[in-house]
Amino acid sequence: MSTPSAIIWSNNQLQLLDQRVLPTRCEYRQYDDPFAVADAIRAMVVRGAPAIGITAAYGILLAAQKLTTSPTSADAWQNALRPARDALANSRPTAVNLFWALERCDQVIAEHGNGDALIPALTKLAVHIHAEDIEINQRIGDFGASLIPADSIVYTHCNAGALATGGYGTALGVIRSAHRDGKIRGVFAGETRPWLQGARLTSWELMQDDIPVTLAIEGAAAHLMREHKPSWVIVGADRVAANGDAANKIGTYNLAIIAKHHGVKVMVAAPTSTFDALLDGPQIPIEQRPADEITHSFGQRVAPENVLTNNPAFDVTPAQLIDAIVTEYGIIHQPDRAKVIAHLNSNKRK
Ligand SMILES: CSC[C@@H](O)[C@@H](O)C(=O)COP(=O)(O)O
Repeated sequence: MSTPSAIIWSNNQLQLLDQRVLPTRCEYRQYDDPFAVADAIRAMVVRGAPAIGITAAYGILLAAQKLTTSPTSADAWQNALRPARDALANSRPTAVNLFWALERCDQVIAEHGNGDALIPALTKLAVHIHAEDIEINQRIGDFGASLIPADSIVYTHCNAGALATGGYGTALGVIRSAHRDGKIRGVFAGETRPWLQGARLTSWELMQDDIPVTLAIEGAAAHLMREHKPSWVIVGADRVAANGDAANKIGTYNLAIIAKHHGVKVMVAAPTSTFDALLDGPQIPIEQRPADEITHSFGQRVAPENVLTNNPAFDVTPAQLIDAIVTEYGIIHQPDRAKVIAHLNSNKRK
């Protein structure tokens, strides 16, 4: 069995697997409205940086399809699509893949907006971004797996799997490839409060592929690293900065510090669409999520009324704590600004 697609495009409609109800229910929701797509991204129906980018490209396509009269110039198209573009851009701020995908749509509009071929061109782009992501993840997976020693236990956080991407996954892509190569003895999946992506999604995904996974609570990480000596912590990223700092699910920074103390290496697996060469780590915008995500659990209040809360969705792990960043083009060992910039410059995407 393999993981169902998070995103399906068929009959000019978008279907998103509702990740909020996994693993107990496997339900797709249909979208033909870009504003509903933006709401779905914010509400975590679809999540994970590459999946958010792919969804945004389909969102712009839906917006173009929905216009009753076709604009006749690129500027007119941009104006007509602006409300939908703004709604998508404002859905979640940290995953840079969202903005990367919207900018690719802008380029297609600039190139094709003067003729009558814009909708086919936007369709081609969105379908291409979607398909390309699977192939990119397989390459990331194989590069990352080359770093994993035989008979390894590895530790992952959140869900950077097929569900978070076009398919195969980034961090889970590395684990899939290493498992295929016979190197994986076991995987620890941290549960990942408050949305429980590790418990609900990662453990489910890995079990479907018969990859031996053990679910653990976040607070067990230091104990488990000392007792089980994983070879690597392997995570994805929402944004990798020019200096090699990486934003990922809240708690990743904790794990990297704990890993350093225990001599466990840290790998960030991310496509180059997740890089932001304009920013350093401290400048990465960190999404604050609503308070009720931590004052309530499974519909029940678990904290006093009016308690002060702080609910950042992501943190930034400094490059000094990262041993390898793995992209579709290869491995950046001991990342720093010079190596990140050189990697991006020598591997510009066509
Ligand atoms: C390949 S997904 C990479 C990251 O987006 C992932 O690790 C992560 O932090 C997802 O957070 P989420 O809040 O579930 O969107």
